[in-house]
Amino acid sequence: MQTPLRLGTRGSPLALAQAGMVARVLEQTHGLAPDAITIVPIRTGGDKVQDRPLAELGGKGVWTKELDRALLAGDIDFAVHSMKDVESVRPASIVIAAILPRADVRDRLIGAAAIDDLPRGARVGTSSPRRAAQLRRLRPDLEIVPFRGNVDTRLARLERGEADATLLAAAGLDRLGRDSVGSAVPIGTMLPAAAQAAIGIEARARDADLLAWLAAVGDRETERCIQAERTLLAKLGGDCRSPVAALATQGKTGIHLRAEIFSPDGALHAQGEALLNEPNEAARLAQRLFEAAPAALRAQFSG
Ligand SMILES: NCc1[nH]cc(CCC(=O)O)c1CC(=O)O
Repeated sequence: MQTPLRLGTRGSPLALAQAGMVARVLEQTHGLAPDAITIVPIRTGGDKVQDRPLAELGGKGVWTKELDRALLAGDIDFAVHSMKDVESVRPASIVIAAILPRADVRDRLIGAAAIDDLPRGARVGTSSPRRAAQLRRLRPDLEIVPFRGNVDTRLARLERGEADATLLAAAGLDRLGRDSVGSAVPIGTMLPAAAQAAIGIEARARDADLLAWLAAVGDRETERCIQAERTLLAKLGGDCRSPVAALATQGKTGIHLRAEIFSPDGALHAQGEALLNEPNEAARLAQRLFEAAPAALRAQFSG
């Protein structure tokens, strides 16, 4: 591969930490010199506007559009993403070349040892429709406070007393060296977002040699599980802002996929699980959930 290769990433501390992880594993895997990969931070719509709900930023791609544009313009050679922020349907000209081994998929509660320990009426800061719905279902007494911003911003807002607690992905906290911050919420209590804790590398579909070179750092089991979760989300017509939770885990007899669909007020409208031979079979579970969900929810998904 001709170096230096330009790695595109968002500029948040977490995104830069993840970009560094990818650069290091590529250098180690391919025996590259430390300066073989240049990290190129690119501000996205979601970075530019931190004080309004993402829904107000309009369409999808608030975390990817500018990176896609740089990739297709040839300004970068590949892009690193948190896969849970990547829309479930991507342009045909861009493909996922590799996904690194998945980290801890759980959410972590900061501000109390467990959700049950939160005082009655406690304020919990989150702008994630999934987390908000799950919290409302578990504890209808809680007050959900919109809490946008990157990880450090949200921790600072909690410090300032803008909420009593918040939820953050364990994977993000750990990658920022905050391994001891917060208490992990059991999967049985809160199923994570589709593709949570997975770092993906995307490149141009036409760059076959680079795609093969990048694929060397992919983890096959993670890739199959993320593909199953993204297939489910795509079939539902959902994205990172949908109140949908999903987790696929590879077992001996296949991929075990679990999914839950909420309404914003916390009602659990549909839940289900399936054992898949291949990731794309996740579409069948999505269809089952879709059919089980009340008409009101059908309006929410284009599935
Ligand atoms: N845009 C939010 C976002 N995107 C990816 C992560 C965490 C890292 C991951 O899930 O891989 C986070 C922070 C959070 O949810 O706490």
